[in-house]
Amino acid sequence: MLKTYQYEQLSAQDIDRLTLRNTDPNNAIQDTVEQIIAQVEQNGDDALRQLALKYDQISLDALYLDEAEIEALAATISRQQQRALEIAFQNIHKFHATQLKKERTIETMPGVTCWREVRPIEKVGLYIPGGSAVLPSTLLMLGVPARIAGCKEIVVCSPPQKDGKVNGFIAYCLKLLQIKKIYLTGGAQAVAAMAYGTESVPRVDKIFGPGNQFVTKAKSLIQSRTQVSIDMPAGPSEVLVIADESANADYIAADLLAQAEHGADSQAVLVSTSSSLIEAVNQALLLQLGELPRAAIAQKAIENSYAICTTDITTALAFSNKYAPEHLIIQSDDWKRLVYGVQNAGSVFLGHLTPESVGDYASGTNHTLPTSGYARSYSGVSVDSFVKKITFQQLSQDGLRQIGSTVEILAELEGLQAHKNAVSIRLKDLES
Ligand SMILES: NC(=O)c1ccc[n+]([C@@H]2O[C@H](COP(=O)([O-])OP(=O)(O)OC[C@H]3O[C@@H](n4cnc5c(N)ncnc54)[C@H](O)[C@@H]3O)[C@@H](O)[C@H]2O)c1
Ligand SMILES: N[C@H](CO)Cc1c[nH]c[nH+]1
Ligand SMILES: [Zn+2]
Repeated sequence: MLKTYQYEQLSAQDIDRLTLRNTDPNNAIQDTVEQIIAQVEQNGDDALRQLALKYDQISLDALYLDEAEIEALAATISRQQQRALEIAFQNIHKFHATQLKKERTIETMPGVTCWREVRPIEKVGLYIPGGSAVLPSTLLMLGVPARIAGCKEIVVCSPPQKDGKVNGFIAYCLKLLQIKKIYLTGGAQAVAAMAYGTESVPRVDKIFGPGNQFVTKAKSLIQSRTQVSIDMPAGPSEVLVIADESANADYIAADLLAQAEHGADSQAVLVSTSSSLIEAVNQALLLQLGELPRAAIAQKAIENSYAICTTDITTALAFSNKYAPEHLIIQSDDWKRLVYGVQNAGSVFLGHLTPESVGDYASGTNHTLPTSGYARSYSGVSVDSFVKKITFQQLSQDGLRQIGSTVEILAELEGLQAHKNAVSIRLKDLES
C-alpha cells in the first residue's frame, strides 16, 4: 500500500522531492483562481451566484442566512450533538484564553520607556470548508480566538448545501459564538468576496481558514495584491507519523487514514525504524480502508503517500523536520526525549494514546495549521493571529539626554540629517 523507501538509499534530491507537496506546476489552479477573483471583483454578488451554480450546483437567491434561519437550523441537532460541540467550544476556549499575556513595560535607558499594547483586528473573515466534508469544528477553531481577541466584525463564509442552507452543526456553532449571519459562498470566490467586498459580503482586514487548493491559492493571491492579509497557507491536510518498535500498527493505520479521508490530495507519511512495523501498518491499512465510507478518497491519498524506513529514530526526526508536517505524531515509548528535537511541525501528538483527531476536535489546541512545508516558518492559528501588537515609547527629559547623542551619531552615519535634527532641536531646548 504505502510505497516504501530505505532512508540510506535516498539522495538529497530524492528527499527534496519527497518533501514537496501540492505544487501547481502548470499553473492550472492559479489560472482558474485568477479568473474567479476577477469575476468577483467585477461583478460582486452576481458572480457569487454564478459561481455557486457552477461549482456547488446550487441556484441562490439570498447569499446569506440571518439570525432567525440560523436559530431554526441550530434547533435541528440532538442535545447530545449540541453537548459535544459545547465541550469542544469550552476546551478550545480554555486553551486559547491563556494566550493573551500582558507584557512588561521596560526602561531601556533611564527615562526611555517602551511597551506594547494589543489591539484586535477589527474586521476578520473566517472561511469554513464545506466541499468534500462540512467542518463545523473549523468554525470553533477560528471563531473562539476571534472572540477572545475582541474582533468587532466577524464575517463567516461557507459553501452552501444543496438546499441553499448550512447544516445544523454549523448553525449551532454560530450560536455558541454569537455570530448572527453566515454567507453562502465557498472556494476562491468566498476569499475574493471577503477581500474586495460585494453588495452582500463585507470586506475584511484579514482572512482566516483552511481549504482546498483553490481556497489556499486565492488567499495567497489576495494577500499579494490587496491590503487584506491572511493567517497562513492552510491547505490539504497532512500527517507524518514517527514510530519505533514500541508502536501499535493498528493505531498508526487509523491515524494515517484519519488525514487521508480529508481529500485525495492529503498526504499521510510513516517514518519508522522498523520494517516489520511498516509491513504490519500496510496490512492494517487494507483492513481499515475496507470499513471506511470515504474509502475511495482515503485510498487515493494513501497512493499519494509513502513510508520511509530509517536505522534510528533521530534520523526519522531529522526527516520530519525537513518535511515540516502539519501534524506530527510520535508513537514511541521514548517520546519525551524527542520533544526537544522537534523543529518544524504545526501541532504534535505524543505517545501511543494521543490520536491526531483529538486535536482536530476537542483537546483545545487549534486545528488550523500550516501545510505543504510552511510549518518551517508559520505557526497555527491562535489568539495572536487575530490581534496586532502596537509598540509605544515615551521619553522624559532625562531619557532624551541619555539617548540623544546615540541617535544623532547613528543618523549622521546613515547620512540622514533630518533624523538627527529631530533630536538636536529638542536637546537644544532642554539646554537653554
Ligand atoms: N490545514 C488545515 O488547517 C486544514 C483544516 C481543515 C481542513 N483542511 C483541508 O481543507 C480542505 C477542504 O477542502 P474541500 O474541497 O472539502 O472544501 P473547500 O470548502 O475548501 O472547497 C470547496 C469549494 O471549492 C470550490 N471548488 C471545487 N472544485 C473546484 C474547481 N474545479 N474549480 C474551482 N473551484 C472549485 C467550490 O467553490 C467549493 O465550494 C481539505 O483539503 C482539508 O484537508 C485543512
Ligand atoms: N485535520 C484537519 C486539519 O488538517 C481538521 C479537521 C476538521 N475536522 C476534522 N479534521
Ligand atoms: Zn482531520
